[in-house]
Amino acid sequence: MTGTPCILAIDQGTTSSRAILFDGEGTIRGLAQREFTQHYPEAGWVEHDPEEIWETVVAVCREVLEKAEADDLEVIAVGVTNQRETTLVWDRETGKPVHNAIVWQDRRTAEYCRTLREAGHEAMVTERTGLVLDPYFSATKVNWLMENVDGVRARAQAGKLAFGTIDSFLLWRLTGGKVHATDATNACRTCLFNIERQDWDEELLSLFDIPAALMPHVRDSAADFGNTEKALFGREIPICGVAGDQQAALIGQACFSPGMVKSTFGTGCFVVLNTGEHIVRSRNKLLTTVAYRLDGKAFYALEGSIFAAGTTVQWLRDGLGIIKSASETEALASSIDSNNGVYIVPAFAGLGAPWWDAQARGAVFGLTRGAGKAEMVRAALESTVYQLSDLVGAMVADGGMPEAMRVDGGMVANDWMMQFLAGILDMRTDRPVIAETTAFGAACLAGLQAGLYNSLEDIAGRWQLDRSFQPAMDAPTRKRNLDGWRDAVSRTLTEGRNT
Ligand SMILES: Nc1ncnc2c1ncn2[C@@H]1O[C@H](COP(=O)(O)OP(=O)(O)O)[C@@H](O)[C@H]1O
Ligand SMILES: O=P(O)(O)OC[C@H](O)CO
Repeated sequence: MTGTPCILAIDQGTTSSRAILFDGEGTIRGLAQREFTQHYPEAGWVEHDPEEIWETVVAVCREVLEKAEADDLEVIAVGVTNQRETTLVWDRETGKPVHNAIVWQDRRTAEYCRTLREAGHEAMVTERTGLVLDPYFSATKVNWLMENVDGVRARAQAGKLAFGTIDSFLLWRLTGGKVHATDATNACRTCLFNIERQDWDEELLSLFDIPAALMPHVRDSAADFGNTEKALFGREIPICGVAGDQQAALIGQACFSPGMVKSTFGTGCFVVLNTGEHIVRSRNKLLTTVAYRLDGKAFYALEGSIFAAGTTVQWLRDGLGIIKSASETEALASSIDSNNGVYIVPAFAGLGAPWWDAQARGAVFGLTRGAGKAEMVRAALESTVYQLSDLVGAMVADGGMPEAMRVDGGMVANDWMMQFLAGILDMRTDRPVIAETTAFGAACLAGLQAGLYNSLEDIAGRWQLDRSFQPAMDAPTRKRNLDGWRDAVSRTLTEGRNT
């Protein structure tokens, strides 16, 4: 007798690794999570120990697989989703990484990016990749490993090493070194992938001085990625889906038509707008990215990111100590009728799209003697909403046509903030029942390939609304709020920004 078919989704994020079991209805049947260490070897550098990542992934998978067995669930496929851009190079013989993973947040290649920009390469890079020349993406990180780790360039040229983002590394390890692959959503974040031709770009490899022998094979997001090695989980399980975490959230939110948009509010916030089969080129420094690739056909998206979203709330709690937990913010923000002119620009690590000002630093404006805890808390929550509004404004200016905003991530538990968001965007804001949209997206891809779902329509039909927030802010209030924010941002931007 076989049990209820389930998909094991592995969500390898920036701060933790999770394994979640979904049944065909999208119901969570098991969940395990392990945090791992963040390494900051120098100012602006962020690294992860790949062995610790691997150990946490294996541990969470084993935990939920045991639960599956106890509950008579049949795990038919694995889907992988991951923190994107984070860069690894490992030995093809031993599987051992040559260095810690260089995390997407790491800024060590800022100077190199500046040199490339000054040499006039940015237009070509953007044309081919849809990205900007920024340390965020993998290419300059791989170059750093070639230049700075002993023997790596020679071994890479001799075909002894493999490069990959976290998905590739996990695929390699899960299949016992049989598969060196990635999917198009991860490939397009490396800055080495031609989004029109859907392949690695030789001129980009040459620009960043990266040997082609390092590169993984690029597959569709729902595809055959090999089987997990028997020794790992006691049996082989087919790996059928892979996507970067923000694209996976777009899929988990069933944003399959052009104009559908989702925001994931975690530590940072990522907004992704489906633009369908068309590559929309941003004039406002948004990124053009692959939303998903199915049956050899790529669908595209515009993406913007906010570096500081939930992290601003964490700063109120851990930096200022004015709240004890994030959940207190809702009552405090709604205890006052307006922000009373107080604005926080949370440029703790610079400002992302559409500003791309790496040098900007955070600021608080409009303090009077009457301002207190409630104003600070409200300004912190509002700052995420205003940054999102800037991104949506840029998407509209680029010709994207967002309809309603689908939201997920830790911050969306805050009803006051979701209502404020609907008001500022003047757009309906929909929160789904499934909070784990990222992992669910990976499960959807694997489920498509494994036959648990028939089509994207089949998946879309399972998306369920928890609560819809209708815009209820009058135009003068919206204008007053946004004018105050724009004034605060303009006073925060530095002259040396990358615009
Ligand atoms: N009720 C809330 N109101 C505002 N922010 C919240 C609330 N609950 C959690 N958060 C914030 O959400 C973030 C956690 O979201 P999560 O999606 O788990 O993040 P990540 O996946 O990036 O670790 C934290 O930064 C936390 O401060
Ligand atoms: O791991 P997360 O959720 O912080 O997401 C990281 C993004 O993929 C970086 O681009």
